Amino acid sequence: METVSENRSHGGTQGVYSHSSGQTGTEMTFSVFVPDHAEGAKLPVLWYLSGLTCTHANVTEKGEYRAACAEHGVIFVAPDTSPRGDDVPDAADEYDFGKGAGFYVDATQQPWSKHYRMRSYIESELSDLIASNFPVDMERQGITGHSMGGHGALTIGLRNADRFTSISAFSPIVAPSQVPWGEKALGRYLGDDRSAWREYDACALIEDSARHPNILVDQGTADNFLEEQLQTHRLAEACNAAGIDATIRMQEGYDHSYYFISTFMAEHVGWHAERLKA
Ligand SMILES: N[C@@H](CCC(=O)N[C@@H](CS)C(=O)NCC(=O)O)C(=O)O
Repeated sequence: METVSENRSHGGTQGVYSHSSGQTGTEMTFSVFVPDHAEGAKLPVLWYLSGLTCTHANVTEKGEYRAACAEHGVIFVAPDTSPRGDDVPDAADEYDFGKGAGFYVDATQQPWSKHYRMRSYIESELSDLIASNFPVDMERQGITGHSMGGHGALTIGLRNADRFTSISAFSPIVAPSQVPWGEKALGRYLGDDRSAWREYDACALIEDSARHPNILVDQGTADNFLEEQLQTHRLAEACNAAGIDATIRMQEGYDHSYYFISTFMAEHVGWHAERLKA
């Protein structure tokens, strides 16, 4: 692991690091904020998965999580959203597929399957790297994310409910199998057999009996993507049908941007911290 940069901020260290990933076969960059802590202490960790077109940098620069993480003593990890580099196949001129749009899946279809392994990258490889290199208590993990990353947080959290104590999301894609962004990505990464998509669809996972006791979602009512791509009501319906007591809030007048995310970020960090007993 290489240090790209480290800056003191809000009583902690905001770092950016890179490493050679065996899963993606590429160099990967991520950011980690570590609040000051007693020597030898292990802190809970909150994972933040980003949306389409993002790298680690969007939330690191615009997410406004550091003050809350320092207050609650929570480590914040922000991975990239896809493999990168000249060897990685991409879809020219498509912002919603290829680089910047890994959708947190392990692709099974050519030519994507070689590098697009973001599920295993996040669930296994980066987790191991974080556990080995930062003062994290891996018994206390929460996961959150935005849009495509909200989909990542919900699906990874639901599939690994024993590992992630708390799941939250900002404007998540809740049912990718039912909307254009998801149909394009899952169809190309995973192929035409829609049964293979279900483990990458939060609503389908719940229908297929995944359960989680701690889910918080915030969604802006003025989000341009709400009607066509996000369809928050589907998650509310799936949770109701399954008897899951999720908190799903529509936030009046907020859009899809980091102005929205940063408004509610401290509340999400505090909500996770309470459940992780930070
Ligand atoms: N028009 C947007 C569509 C994609 C988009 O809204 N991406 C969201 C996540 S789904 C985002 O976080 N963009 C980067 C940013 O706002 O910093 C773009 O091309 O960037």
